[in-house]
Amino acid sequence: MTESYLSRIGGLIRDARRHKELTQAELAVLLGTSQSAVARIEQGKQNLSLEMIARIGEKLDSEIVQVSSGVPQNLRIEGGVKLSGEIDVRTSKNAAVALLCASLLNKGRTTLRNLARIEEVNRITEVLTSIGFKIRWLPDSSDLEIVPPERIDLGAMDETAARRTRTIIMFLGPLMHEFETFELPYAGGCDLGTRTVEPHMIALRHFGMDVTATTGTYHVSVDTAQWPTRPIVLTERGDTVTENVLLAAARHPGTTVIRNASSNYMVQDLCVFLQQLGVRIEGLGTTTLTVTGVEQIDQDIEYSPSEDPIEAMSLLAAAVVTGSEITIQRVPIEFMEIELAVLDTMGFQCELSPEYTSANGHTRLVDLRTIPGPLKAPLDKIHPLPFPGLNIDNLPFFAIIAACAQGSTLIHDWVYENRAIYLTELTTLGAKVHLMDPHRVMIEGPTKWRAGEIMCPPALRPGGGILLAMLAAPGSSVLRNVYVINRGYEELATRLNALGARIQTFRDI
Ligand SMILES: CC(=O)N[C@H]1[C@@H](OP(=O)(O)OP(=O)(O)OC[C@H]2O[C@@H](n3ccc(=O)[nH]c3=O)[C@H](O)[C@@H]2O)O[C@H](CO)[C@@H](O)[C@@H]1O
Ligand SMILES: C=C(OP(=O)(O)O)C(=O)O
Repeated sequence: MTESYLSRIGGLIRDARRHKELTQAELAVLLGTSQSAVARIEQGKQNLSLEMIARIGEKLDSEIVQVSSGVPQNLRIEGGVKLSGEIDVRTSKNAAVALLCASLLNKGRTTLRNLARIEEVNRITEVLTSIGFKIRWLPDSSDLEIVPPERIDLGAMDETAARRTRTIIMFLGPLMHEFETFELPYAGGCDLGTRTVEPHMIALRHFGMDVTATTGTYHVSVDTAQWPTRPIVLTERGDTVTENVLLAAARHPGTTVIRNASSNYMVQDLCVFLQQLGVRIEGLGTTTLTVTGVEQIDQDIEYSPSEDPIEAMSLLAAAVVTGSEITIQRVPIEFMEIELAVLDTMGFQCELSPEYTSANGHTRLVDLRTIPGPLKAPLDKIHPLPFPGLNIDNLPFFAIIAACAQGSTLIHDWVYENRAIYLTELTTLGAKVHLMDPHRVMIEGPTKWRAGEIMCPPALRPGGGILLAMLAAPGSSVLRNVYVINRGYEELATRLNALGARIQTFRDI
């Protein structure tokens, strides 16, 4: 970089730092560098990598010095290294997005404590900010404060951000209380094949909502005189559809009964949050939820979502593929029990601490110490079910674990049309993965992992699984364009590095 360019960037960094009311020394702590290095950066006397600029932008929450998100982030992994130490499971992406949508119901201030700082959260905060919400990360924390506007301006919505996430569909439930007609862009998210939103539409019709879809936009009208007169039976026990109906029912002053409801982790978090806002919900943790809403919600509320079972499973898989002993702290055990039971049949061993409670006051947590040892393929196929069942999002992690086990494992992803296909990328790293049809893969282990270069598939969990397999492969692997992983994991590379992994982030110019 030329000197004038460096000093311009230095000036921008200084301004953004002052705006955040940080001293040079405080910024240095956030960046893991010295105060004198920050001083040199601000004076334009320090050469800066794009990675460092991106990091500074992140710490200062400043668009000015953020490297354009159009520049893909890649990872270089020096694999074949054992991991050791302790790591905390962060709070879940899927509860975070549901709670962000729930903040649309509240006229008061919502503070979400210890939220994962992930791209999916960034996209929803961009959408909420664009329609008038005042949102900020509280200093020195991962607490997000959300203050609603007097009037939501849907016309100003940041459509680019909205289209990058499936969560936008969960604006339907809350917004029906604000507008009789409105429009929303189509939901995005992981590319997992056709992913219907029909169950949402069918369920919300009970609240007088009618949705027509034309060229990328949902046109919504709400007949405010219509309310559920009989139980809403969901056509699928889906997580986000259950949440959407909960969000609609939360401000309906009558009683709504939801049958075939998901009782998965993110739904439970949303229920506990809504209960704290005065919504009466019976049946938490079951498939029948009885909700008595309140017409107006105007309350300053603080809430801490629970830890992410999928991240817990990912970290467990990291330990297995690298043959490492690590302690995974804050594992939401209720949502890992079936996974652990299946792993037990494969010979996986671990030690669990006594249970303790998550900051949401509800979810049961344990610390889990992995004990390395040989694994064998399970006798039965591995297939997911709605909770309580083996979580669909954990299949890619079972795939890499199966690749380490002796024998053949059949993995059946009946849910998503595309996700199993992405697992064939593991063959580049030496795994024997046979695609039997778009939903089933047969994996033969054990694998002699080898390093390779892979373009990250456009799906979070398969992408995460490939990254973890690279940890096992001796030599230098490259995983390109990892935005999709950053959608759901906070600083995964940095946190794995704290366990001894060697992952470097770099960007294409
Ligand atoms: C933001 C969020 O919370 N995302 C999760 C949520 O997405 P979400 O709730 O949006 O999941 P979908 O509604 O897309 O359901 C996933 C797939 O399962 C099928 N299906 C689901 C339930 C059922 O009883 N029968 C059935 O066939 C659907 O048709 C669809 O193909 O749940 C998915 C399935 O657990 C997870 O992968 C996502 O991480
Ligand atoms: C499929 C997932 O996410 P989303 O529903 O946000 O696409 C996931 O979390 O694995």
